[in-house]
Amino acid sequence: MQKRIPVVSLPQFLLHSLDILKNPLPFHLDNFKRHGDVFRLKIGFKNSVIFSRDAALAEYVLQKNWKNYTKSPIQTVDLAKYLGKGLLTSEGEHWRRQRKLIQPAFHKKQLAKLLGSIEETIIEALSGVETGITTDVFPIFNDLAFKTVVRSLFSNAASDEEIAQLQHSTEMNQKMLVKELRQPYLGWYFRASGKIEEHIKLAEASKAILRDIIIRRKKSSKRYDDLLDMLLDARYDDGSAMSEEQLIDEILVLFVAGHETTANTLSFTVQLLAHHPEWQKQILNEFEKMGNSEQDLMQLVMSSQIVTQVIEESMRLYPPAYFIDRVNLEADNFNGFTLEKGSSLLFSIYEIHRHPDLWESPEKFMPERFKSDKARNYSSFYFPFGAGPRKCIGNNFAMFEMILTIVQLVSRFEIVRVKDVIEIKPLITLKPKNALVKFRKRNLDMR
Ligand code: HEM
Repeated sequence: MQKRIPVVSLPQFLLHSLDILKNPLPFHLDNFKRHGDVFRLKIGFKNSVIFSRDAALAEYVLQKNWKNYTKSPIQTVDLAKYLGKGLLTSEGEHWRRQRKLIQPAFHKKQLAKLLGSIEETIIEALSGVETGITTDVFPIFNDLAFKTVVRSLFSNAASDEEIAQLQHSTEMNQKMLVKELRQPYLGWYFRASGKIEEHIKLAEASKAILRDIIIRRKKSSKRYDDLLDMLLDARYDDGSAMSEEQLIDEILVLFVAGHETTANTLSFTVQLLAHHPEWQKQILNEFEKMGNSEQDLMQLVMSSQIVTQVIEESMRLYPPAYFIDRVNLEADNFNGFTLEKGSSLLFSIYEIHRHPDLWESPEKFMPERFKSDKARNYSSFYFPFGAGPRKCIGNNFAMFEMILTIVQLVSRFEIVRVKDVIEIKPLITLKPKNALVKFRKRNLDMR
């Protein structure tokens, strides 16, 4: 039976536009409650977007019939003008070839070689944590996550000054993109005032730094076994290597995709732990059971089951990629809904992860739902890293980094709650707002 997708009118959209600009999530939830799990929002006289919290439709689009869907121009045009054509921002045959080439660098066996340097970076970042005062944890984790990606790529080949410059331009360009997406009606001004050009120049400066690092590495005879070595060694099916320009684009993409998302999750996780000290105790109990400080890092990561469950539950409640977008190449049908060619689809991962039909007590923090015997049940409606062939290539990298960070943090500090609500700032990613906690010294060194 054919079903009509319910429509939310343009006047309704305009009426709520100021609230939507601040935080679109309540507006979306209200519409899901009124119209069901799929609705069409008119955002112009001709334009509309189909919003969905239907997990089966998300799985169909991202996985089962993925070939009929591309990413929206937000990534492939708006973001690509700063980053170039790396994995996140490319499509079609170019994307497929790059994914095949890069994927092996992110396999667990390769990542095991990076864990030592990741842990060092974490310990260095946490050495700056002050006890007894109210602390916003986001900047700490943001620096930690950026440095982790840079060091995993280049070991110590980038100087502190170069890292600071790369981080500055990555973050400035992300801020600019938020402005462009939130205020599309100012597009003419951003172009005419030279703002966009200014930010493209920032990206060019980053590319020059990366080119320098790559040239230095190519001249060096030493092996580092870091991501750069792996990407330089990688070969396409015809035996050729990645061009320098393509390698630079891929590295810029890894900076963007790999740092804010991780920093967001760490910030939410630490606040959730402050609100639920019983889970800090459970983590400590697990450390005690592990009982020694000599295990290798991969073993430590794999044995940290409670920490893993806490992080998974944190990403259920606060998925950094809270929306995933697609556009269909050809008309499609799903469960009676007709999706005409060129429909813009936005999947609310935030609402799928809190859907009352899918989750028991969806608003409650219950890491135990991710115990290894139960977690498999959620695979068709738990998508923090996306799904299908375009699923996050850095999911293991991110999990390992976040597990090691929480292990180090909880073994050093008691995390104390200072405010009642966990606030969100939904931008391109779901960011934390005022991620405030206090730390008290604990003396339990894991390693
Ligand atoms: C908590 C941390 C992270 C989250 C929640 C996350 C989430 C995601 C999601 C949802 C996608 C798919 C987007 C889509 O289908 O439209 C994605 C793609 C991607 N992520 Fe992550 N990510 C995280 C960390 C990382 C890290 C650490 C890296 C690399 C170091 C990374 C690199 C990428 C890349 C390159 C893509 C594009 C893959 C492709 O299209 O083939 N991500 N990520």
